[in-house]
Amino acid sequence: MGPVPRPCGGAVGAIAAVNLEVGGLATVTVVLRSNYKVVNEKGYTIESCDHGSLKGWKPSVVRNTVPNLTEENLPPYDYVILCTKNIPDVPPTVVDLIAPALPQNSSKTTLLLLQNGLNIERPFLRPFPNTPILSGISMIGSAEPSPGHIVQDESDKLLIGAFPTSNINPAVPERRAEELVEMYSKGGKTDCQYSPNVLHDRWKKLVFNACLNPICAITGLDDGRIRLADGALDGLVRPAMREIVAAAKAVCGVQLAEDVVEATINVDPLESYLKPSMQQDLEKGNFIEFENLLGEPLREGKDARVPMPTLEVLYQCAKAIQWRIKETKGLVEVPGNKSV
Ligand SMILES: NC(=O)C1=CN([C@@H]2O[C@H](COP(=O)(O)OP(=O)(O)OC[C@H]3O[C@@H](n4cnc5c(N)ncnc54)[C@H](OP(=O)(O)O)[C@@H]3O)[C@@H](O)[C@H]2O)C=CC1
Ligand SMILES: CC(C)(CO)C(=O)C(=O)O
Repeated sequence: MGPVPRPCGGAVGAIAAVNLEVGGLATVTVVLRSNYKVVNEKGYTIESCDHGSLKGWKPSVVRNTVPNLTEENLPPYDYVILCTKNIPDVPPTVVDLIAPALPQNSSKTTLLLLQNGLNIERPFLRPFPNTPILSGISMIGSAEPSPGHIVQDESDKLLIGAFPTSNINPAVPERRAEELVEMYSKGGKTDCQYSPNVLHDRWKKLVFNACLNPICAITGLDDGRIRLADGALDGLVRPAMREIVAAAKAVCGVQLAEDVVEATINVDPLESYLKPSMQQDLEKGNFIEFENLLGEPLREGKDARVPMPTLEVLYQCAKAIQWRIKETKGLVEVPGNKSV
C-alpha cells in the first residue's frame, strides 16, 4: 500500500484527492463534513478541465470525522494534507481540528498546508515541533457549487516545497516534498512541481490574494470588472499590490519580478470575470480568510516599517465585514438591537 494522504474534500481537496489516486502511488482518506452524506453514498460529481467528467468518483476512504490515531489505534499517516479554509479568528483553529490525526513527537507524518496566506505554518510549530511541514501554493480555479459537485475550471498548478522549521533537518521536508510531487504528478493530469523557495512563491501569490481578494470582496466586482471600474486600478489595486511588493523585500528579502503588479492584474483573461475566493465566500455568507491573506502580510510589513496605507484600510474593512458575518451567525452579541 502506498502512502496515505488525507485531504479535506472541498473544492481544492477533492481535486487533490483525484490527482493522488489516479497516479496509483497513494491511497487517500478524505475527511468530509457537509458533503459527507452525498459523497459517501454517491461519490463526487466532478467536472474538471484537467480530468474531464467524473461521475460517482470516490477516494479509497471517506470519513466524516478526523481520524483519532490514539482512540482508534491507527498507524500514523504518511501525509496529512490540510485544505480547509484557514480562518484563525473563528474556532476551532486548524491545529485543534487536525491534531488528533498527527502523531506526537514523531516525524513520521508530513503535513502539507494546501491553503492560501502567510505564516499558516506558525501555529503548528509549538504543538508539533517534530512534524515536517510543507507549503502548497495552488493556482487552481475550483468550486463546489453544491455538496459533492466540484467544478474545476482552471488547471491545477501546484508548487510544493518545505517550510523551514528550526527543529528538523531541512533535508527531511525537502525529500518529502519531492516524494509528494512525484505522487501528485504521477497521473500526468496536472502541473505539480517542487519549489526550493516557497516563501518567494507565497509572497508572489499574496500580490493577488492580499489585494484582489479583499478589493473584489468589498466592492462586489470580480477581477475583470475591477479592471473596468473607473479609477479602481490606479486608486486601489496598484497601490495595494505595490505595498505587498515592498513588504516582501523588507520582511524577508524576497525580490518579486519587476512586472509582478501588471502580470498579476492580467493573470486571468478579463472576460473570465473571475471571482476570487474571498468574494465567493462573502457572497455565500461564509467567513472570509482575511487574517492570513491580508492581516499577516500587513503586520509583517508594518513591523519592517513599510508604509501600507491601502492594505491597512482594506484590512480594517475586511475585519468589520467578518464581524458582520459573525453577527449573522450568532457569534457576537449586539446589545439592545436584535435585527441584522
Ligand atoms: N478554490 C480555489 O480555487 C482555490 C482555493 N485556494 C485555497 O485553498 C484552501 C481551500 O479552499 P477551497 O477548497 O476553495 O475551500 P472549500 O470551502 O471548498 O473547502 C474546504 C473544505 O473543508 C471542509 N471543512 C472545514 N472545516 C472542517 C471541519 N471542521 N471538519 C471537516 N471538514 C471541514 C469544508 O466543509 P464544509 O463544506 O462542511 O464547510 C469544505 O469541504 C483555502 O485556503 C483557499 O484560499 C487556493 C487556490 C485556489
Ligand atoms: C488566485 C486564485 C484566484 C486562484 O488560484 C486564488 O487563490 C483565490 O481565489 O483565492
